[in-house]
Amino acid sequence: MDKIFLNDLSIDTIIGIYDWERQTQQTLTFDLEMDWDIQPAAATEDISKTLDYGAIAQTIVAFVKASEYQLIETLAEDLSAMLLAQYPIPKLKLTLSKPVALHGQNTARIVIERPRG
Ligand SMILES: Nc1nc2c(c(=O)[nH]1)N=C([C@H](O)[C@@H](O)CO)CN2
Repeated sequence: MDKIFLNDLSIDTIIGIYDWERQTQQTLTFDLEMDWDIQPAAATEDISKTLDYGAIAQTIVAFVKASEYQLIETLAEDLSAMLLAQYPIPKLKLTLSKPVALHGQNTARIVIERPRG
């Protein structure tokens, strides 16, 4: 199966379990990998025959900016479900990265793969 990627999408939002995190936006970064057969679009140059990564990016930005989750797990799960509901993506892999200060500057990251239905 071919893949369409949307990488390094950074979005400021409220996220986290601590009091200070409920007051201050943090920057999350998203990487999305979507299964898709690109041949019909490649043969016709018809955007309607493919996944419009620009439209998908706008959908992700709007969803994440409006969200106020505590756990990155919940955000990743709900975001994946919303994308599968709005777009005919057969299967997606979502990577969500959050900067954290544990021992110096670190990055917490989760990766989920979800098929349609
Ligand atoms: N598995 C998780 N562990 C933690 C989370 C999380 O969302 N999932 N969140 C926090 C805090 O919000 C932390 O990111 C603050 O820096 C701690 N552990």
